[in-house]
Amino acid sequence: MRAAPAGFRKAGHMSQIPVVNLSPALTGASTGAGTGADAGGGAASVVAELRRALADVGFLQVVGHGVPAVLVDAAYATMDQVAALPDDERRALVRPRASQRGLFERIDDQGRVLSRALQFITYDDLAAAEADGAVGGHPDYFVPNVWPEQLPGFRAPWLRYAEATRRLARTLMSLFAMALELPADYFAAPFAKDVTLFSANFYPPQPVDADHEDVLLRAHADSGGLTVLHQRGDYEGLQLRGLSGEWTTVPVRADAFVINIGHLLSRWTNGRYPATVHRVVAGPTPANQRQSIATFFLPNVDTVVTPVPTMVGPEGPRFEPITAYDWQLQFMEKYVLTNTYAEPATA
Ligand SMILES: O=C(O)CCC(=O)C(=O)O
Ligand SMILES: [Fe+2]
Repeated sequence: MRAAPAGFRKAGHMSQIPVVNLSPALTGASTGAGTGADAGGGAASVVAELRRALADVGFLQVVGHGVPAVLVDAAYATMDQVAALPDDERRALVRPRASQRGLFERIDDQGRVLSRALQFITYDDLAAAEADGAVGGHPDYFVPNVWPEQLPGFRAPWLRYAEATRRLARTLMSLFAMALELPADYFAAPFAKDVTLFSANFYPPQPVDADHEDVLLRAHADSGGLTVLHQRGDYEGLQLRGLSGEWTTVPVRADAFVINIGHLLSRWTNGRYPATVHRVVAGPTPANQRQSIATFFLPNVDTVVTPVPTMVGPEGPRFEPITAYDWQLQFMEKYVLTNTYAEPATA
């Protein structure tokens, strides 16, 4: 057994993460309105549960979310194909600097790979973004995706997964809008041309070594609107930090997505909903493994994020307006390109 990382054994019990069943709020028929959420009686109780979970914890798990398990399984199956590629072919997928496209390895100071992430965004390249009217004056944002072209079955399952989790994210944003006492479609326009980032995360087995880093992904908060995360593995590696500094473990549930809010939605709420800090730790034995898939739901690049009127009290707005583009550049510079994923500063 490896030595327990600081805080690992002390991590709190799983029951602290709220689980919300979305099914009462989902109606297939209402998706034509662009929100997927039914503002009627079914939604009201779900909205109340979400409001509590977001304001108190900033993290929750959702079940009854409508994303078919076969889409999730198919996405994981492609990750096994990437893991099986010869080293030189895998290296060819390594991302161009200053982008989150292709393969990204987090390596410790002894050269060990702590995690590998294969990343892509909604738009394959600038032409695709232009064709959809998503560019908004920022053509440099649309660095082309890097797909493993030698794996012909790779892309299609990802496109289906991406579509399904973006739809879920839109539904959640409309429920969050209701929780914030805003019209259900308040966030529809800012996310109409979302530049959502997808990240397939692999955490390879780690040797037992007293000097070895047990934190595989350092404490951070996510950048965007909200994150839809699926986890798979034989131990509970995702931990979030509560307001008093204690670490809580998030249970691995095949039927659930973990939902947490990012910096931008936190700014939109004037800080009322926290962008909760979280990290990933190694398992207690070297044989432990995990994978996860993150959908970072990011608004249109030219969206100006300003605290919503219902959340600004007498103290006034706590954040300056910022475009999603400028925020994302700052986030990349500070936390992503350094490879450290260091802890974000507050406000
Ligand atoms: O692997 C996980 O469970 C979480 C990953 C994560 O926090 C991230 O990619 O931002
Ligand atoms: Fe994260």
